Amino acid sequence: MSTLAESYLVGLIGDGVTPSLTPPMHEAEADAHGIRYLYRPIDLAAIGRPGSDVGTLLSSARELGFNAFNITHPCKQLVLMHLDSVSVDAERLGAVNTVLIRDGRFHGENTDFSGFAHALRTGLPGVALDRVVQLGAGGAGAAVAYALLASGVRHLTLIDLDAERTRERAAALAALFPDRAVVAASPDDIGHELAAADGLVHATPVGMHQHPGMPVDARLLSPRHWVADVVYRPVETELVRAAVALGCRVLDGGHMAVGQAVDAFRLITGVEPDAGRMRHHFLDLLAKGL
Ligand SMILES: NC(=O)C1=CN([C@@H]2O[C@H](COP(=O)(O)OP(=O)(O)OC[C@H]3O[C@@H](n4cnc5c(N)ncnc54)[C@H](O)[C@@H]3O)[C@@H](O)[C@H]2O)C=CC1
Ligand SMILES: O=C1C[C@@](O)(C(=O)O)C[C@@H](O)[C@@H]1O
Repeated sequence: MSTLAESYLVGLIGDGVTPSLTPPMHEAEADAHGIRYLYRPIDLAAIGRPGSDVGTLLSSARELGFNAFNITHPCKQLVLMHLDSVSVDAERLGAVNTVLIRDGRFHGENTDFSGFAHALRTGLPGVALDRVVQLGAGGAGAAVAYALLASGVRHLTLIDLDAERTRERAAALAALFPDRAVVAASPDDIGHELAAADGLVHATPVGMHQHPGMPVDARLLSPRHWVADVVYRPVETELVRAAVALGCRVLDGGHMAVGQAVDAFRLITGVEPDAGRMRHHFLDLLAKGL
């Protein structure tokens, strides 16, 4: 028999999370440390529950002895009202993807932002952060933009097909980082914006297996740009391939996917995970078509 103190029972709550690679990433890392750790996807689509049930699910899970959760679409904002405490960054960002259950209380964190910030620091060390163009201002884009500003980006241009969403996101981020410039631009302005930028961050679904293609004309990129993608199925997107071919410094989307898991594993267990081993395992799972 194992108790709360001797083992970990963790879940991922979200829509369509059954194929997620986060549960096997955590479990394999725990195995390597000799930690008893079970991590189950709790797929809202499969159990026929709406995102608004996240609070009820968390309360039941607390009674059933769960230690922690990752939370994803559509619950990253919905979960906030059910938490007893939230980290400063998750509160500012208005999104939680990790919930720790300690002494019967729910504490929220955001490892999407911290995972991307870590990936940027370690995967693209020393890159210029004066001006960055970010394509995509949705869920992943919000965490990435926050991470860019928290990492020192001085001028961030957000571009998204949804002009209203872009304007709202830019205004919210500008209020959080008053000493930086955060501006919304139209997709037509991307050439002009990239001409003055140090880096491009891509956070739209373009380039995924289901949405193949290039999110930006490769002729607008030059070797002095660094390029970060968040798409990781496939890990080598058309954008990543084109940027590598041009000689740009490149961060693939797998770094953020692994980064959020590394930070969540550390928060849940208090044990320092081996980030390199977790990335190897993640790439193995992708290579197996999982
Ligand atoms: N590496 C990681 O850990 C993660 C990666 N992702 C990736 O990020 C992608 C985006 O996910 P979410 O932000 O959750 O989706 P979302 O639907 O919340 O946001 C996507 C945004 O992209 C915009 N968009 C779509 N096509 C565009 C185009 N051609 N040009 C400009 N804007 C465009 C949409 O208007 C929308 O605002 C996913 O497809 C997934 O591949 C998502 C979560 C985590
Ligand atoms: O959004 C995501 C992606 C994720 O849901 C996954 O399936 O890997 C895991 C979450 O922790 C993270 O915030």
